[in-house]
Amino acid sequence: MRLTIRDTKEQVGSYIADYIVKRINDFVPREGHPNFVLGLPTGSSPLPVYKRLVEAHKAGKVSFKDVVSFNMDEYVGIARDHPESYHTFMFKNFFSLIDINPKNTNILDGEAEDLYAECHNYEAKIKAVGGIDLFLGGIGADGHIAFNEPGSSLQSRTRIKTLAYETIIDNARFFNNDLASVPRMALTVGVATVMDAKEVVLIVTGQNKALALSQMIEGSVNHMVTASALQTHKWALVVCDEDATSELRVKTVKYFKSIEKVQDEVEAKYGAMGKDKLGQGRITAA
Ligand SMILES: N[C@@H]1[C@@H](O)[C@H](O)[C@@H](COP(=O)(O)O)O[C@@H]1O
Repeated sequence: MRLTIRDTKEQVGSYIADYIVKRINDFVPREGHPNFVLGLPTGSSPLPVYKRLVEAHKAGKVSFKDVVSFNMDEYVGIARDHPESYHTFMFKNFFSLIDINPKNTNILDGEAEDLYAECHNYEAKIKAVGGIDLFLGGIGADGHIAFNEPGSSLQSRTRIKTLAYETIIDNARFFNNDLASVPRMALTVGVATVMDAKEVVLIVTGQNKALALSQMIEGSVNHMVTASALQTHKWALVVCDEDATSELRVKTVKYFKSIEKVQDEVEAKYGAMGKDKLGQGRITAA
């Protein structure tokens, strides 16, 4: 796993958006995998990423025409057109502002008659397009990824989840601070669904994520902090702001800053020669 630290959440957004633009533009279609497949999160942390991706699109630097997307999760118990549904969030903040084909956007349907079938079919759909190339994610204050709350199996797949009380409290800000109107359940991709992606990029910004960040980076792989599973992913990148580093050891912060510097120097010196096996221009694997 690599950790990249930027001063502000806006800089984190720019860094990740540039990274995604490069991946999309470098993608080479192949048999059984004709489209770049992007996993996407909701929440406040990805907003600067989406803003910057929209700007890049408007500037003609990237097209999403051939991108297929899969969102991480969706609430159960609120309508798709509810202002706080993840469907609404995605179309309002991203999909309606870029040239993605709405038919290529996949979001779990929390209103499906058969929620089990919905989850099962979602996994099958991901498989059918050749798997996810890059899964972008955020992190909950309790260290969860998608809606994989503490205690979720690290082998879990897309399924129905009951939300942790801490998550319900956290999300109340989107529901006029009325706990009673926050959905209690969600459909979510599993930890293993995220781990199957070729690459995972995690956004961690703000002081309220500092403890979760230190647990996932410095703690053990642990089902109580489901994002810690990324320690065992071959290609995981965490991008955080300075505020989120406040619970990390000084030594950890210095270490990751120093390897980024070395990486930049090596890339400047060897350029394309340093291309890794994925051909993605990163020399040091996670
Ligand atoms: N299911 C979402 C997660 O995918 C997201 O990472 C988390 C943090 O959201 P925020 O970025 O608003 O802090 O919120 C919810 O729990």
